[in-house]
Amino acid sequence: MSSTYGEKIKISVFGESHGNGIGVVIDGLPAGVKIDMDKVLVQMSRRAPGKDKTATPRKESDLPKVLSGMLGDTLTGAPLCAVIENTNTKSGDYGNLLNCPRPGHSDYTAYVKYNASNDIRGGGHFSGRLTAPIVFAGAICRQILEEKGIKIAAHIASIGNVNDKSFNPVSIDDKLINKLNNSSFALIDDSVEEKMRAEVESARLAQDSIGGTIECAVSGIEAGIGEPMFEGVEGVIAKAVFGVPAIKGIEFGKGFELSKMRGSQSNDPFEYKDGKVVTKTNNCGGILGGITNGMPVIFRAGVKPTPSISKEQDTVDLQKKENAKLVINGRHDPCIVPRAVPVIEAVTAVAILNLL
Ligand SMILES: Cc1cc2nc3c(=O)[nH]c(=O)nc-3n(C[C@H](O)[C@H](O)[C@H](O)COP(=O)(O)O)c2cc1C
Ligand SMILES: C=C(O[C@@H]1CC(C(=O)O)=C[C@@H](OP(=O)(O)O)[C@H]1O)C(=O)O
Repeated sequence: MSSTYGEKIKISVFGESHGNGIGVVIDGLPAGVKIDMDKVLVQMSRRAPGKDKTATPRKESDLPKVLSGMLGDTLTGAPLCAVIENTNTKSGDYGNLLNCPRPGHSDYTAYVKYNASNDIRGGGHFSGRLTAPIVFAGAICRQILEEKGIKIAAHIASIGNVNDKSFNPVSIDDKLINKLNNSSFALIDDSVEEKMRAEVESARLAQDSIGGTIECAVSGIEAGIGEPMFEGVEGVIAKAVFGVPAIKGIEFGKGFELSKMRGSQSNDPFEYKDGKVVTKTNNCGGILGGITNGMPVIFRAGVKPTPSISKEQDTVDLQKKENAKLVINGRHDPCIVPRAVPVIEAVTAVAILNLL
């Protein structure tokens, strides 16, 4: 399985949603860096399940136990391994799914690829639960980035048809970054929270689910990071972002909107400001030719609606080889977007540290 990402900073994610635990090994971290574990726990808690009606009712404390790579609060340079226990599993909910794959989930493709030996309980290794160790890895990487003045923040850009404001693409306010980095329902404009929660609740009550988008910004990154072609900043970030289950799209800067513009509208004019080359707009999302231009790196990721819904759906019975009806039991997120925000920040931190 390809549960490993990165060459310079390599993360290997392991475990299953209903196994004993999940975790990550991080290789290549610099020795001697002091880690603030309280800050790591803030990130873990932002993603943790069971907090409110927009999330799965499965409650897990998601406390990481560090097995290696740290002495006291300092990184030793050896592989850093952290494990998180699974304490609240209800595997009986998955009994009727063994032969009847859920539309939209990985059940069918994993059944084919792993000859029906895959662990389907809670989505097994394909579960969104595996994003907990990813958030741990990201929380370590972002502390190293912050020492270099690089900060990462994301917010819920939309749920259904309800939109948050966007980042100011040329300058990301430190206070805003701090607010978003500490929020479990991260918004720039808090006045849309109620409408977004209502959108999720209406989908949940209709035995359905809903998707949305997440906007992420990297501030303080200097010009000249990245490579052309296949190791471009877009590609390196996109590969990490697509490792997050349920992400189906990504666009940098104005993204697909650029395809409808003229060059005179899409080009970001250069200017000198306080002796530094900057651009007046940031339609390219801080990346030209795969290389950072010194402006904030900005992208949006598209999150699909949660596949496990309680409405009856059509599927097949793989044993009987006939069509079947499926009713899914269990505790699912009616909307993945709010909990995926810290995950997107985390994978971005791992990607950027690799690029540096
Ligand atoms: C934080 C998070 C929570 C998720 N929660 C659920 C869930 O409760 N139920 C579900 O069916 N899928 C959930 N997913 C999505 C599935 O894991 C994902 O759709 C599935 O693995 C198939 O992968 P794909 O959508 O990327 O193709 C979650 C994903 C994330 C990132
Ligand atoms: C437990 C988490 O999310 C899980 C992600 C998930 C899925 O299919 O992705 C399915 C559900 O698992 P279960 O049926 O065991 O409750 C979610 O609760 C978590 O994120 O920590």
